[in-house]
Amino acid sequence: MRVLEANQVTKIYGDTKSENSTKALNGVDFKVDEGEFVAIMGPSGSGKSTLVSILSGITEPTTGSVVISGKRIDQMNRFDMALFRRRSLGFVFQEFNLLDSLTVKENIILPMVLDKKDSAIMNSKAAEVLKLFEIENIADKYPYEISGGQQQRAAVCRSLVNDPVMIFADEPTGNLDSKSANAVMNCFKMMNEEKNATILMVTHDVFAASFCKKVIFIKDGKICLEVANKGTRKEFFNRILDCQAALGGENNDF
Ligand SMILES: Nc1ncnc2c1ncn2[C@@H]1O[C@H](COP(=O)(O)OP(=O)(O)OP(=O)(O)O)[C@@H](O)[C@H]1O
Repeated sequence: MRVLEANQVTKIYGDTKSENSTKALNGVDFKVDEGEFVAIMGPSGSGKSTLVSILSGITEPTTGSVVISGKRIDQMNRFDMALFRRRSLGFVFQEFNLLDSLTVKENIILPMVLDKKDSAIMNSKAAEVLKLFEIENIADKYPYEISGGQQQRAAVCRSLVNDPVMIFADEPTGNLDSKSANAVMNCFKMMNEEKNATILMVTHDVFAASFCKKVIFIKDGKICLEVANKGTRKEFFNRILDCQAALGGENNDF
């Protein structure tokens, strides 16, 4: 089933008629089906963040359309968009974005609290995701009492708790050491395999991308290559490195 479809998306920052404007996206077509786990990679300034920001309804495209679950999100007003994002989408950011005044469990159930869900449902859902990601032992701790990797696993739990149609992750391993990055990426993998979660992730990190089922490369605001994960993770890791080298030249800044 198709979850997201974007057609001919362009984004121009600044006055479209001015010479100083920047064309960040140049006619991008993009599709994501249910259960996909996709990474977007590309050199710095290639348009990755702009693309994900448009696909997740944070930024409006200059032209083009974005449909998620059959709804034209680029035509929604601010209020409907905010509600749609809270109810239907999950987000994981590089900086974790947990509230320091709430415990891990309270942070995880926050999207459900905002939606005024029944407390029995919130408790059972929290218990389910805490168990799935093996972080029950830190449920009552505050973010400043746990490691960055544990904070990010809590943020991943939070992104899943409202059963979103799609989860967007922006450099989720950017602030983590390799051991924590491994634990966090295994959480994403588990979420994809066991919960059939549909995940779209932007990353510079080849290691993180190698956990995905597919990597899409973007360059100069256009999608230029797509590679599927068909073998072992190690083989896919090497394939991604080869693609980067082929696309980016000797100093590709991936
Ligand atoms: N708010 C903005 N105003 C003006 N130009 C912008 C804005 N945001 C991004 N750009 C420009 O649009 C282009 C694409 O930027 P974008 O941040 O999407 O790239 P990126 O691939 O995510 O880069 P990075 O990997 O460095 O984060 C760049 O030339 C950037 O300078």
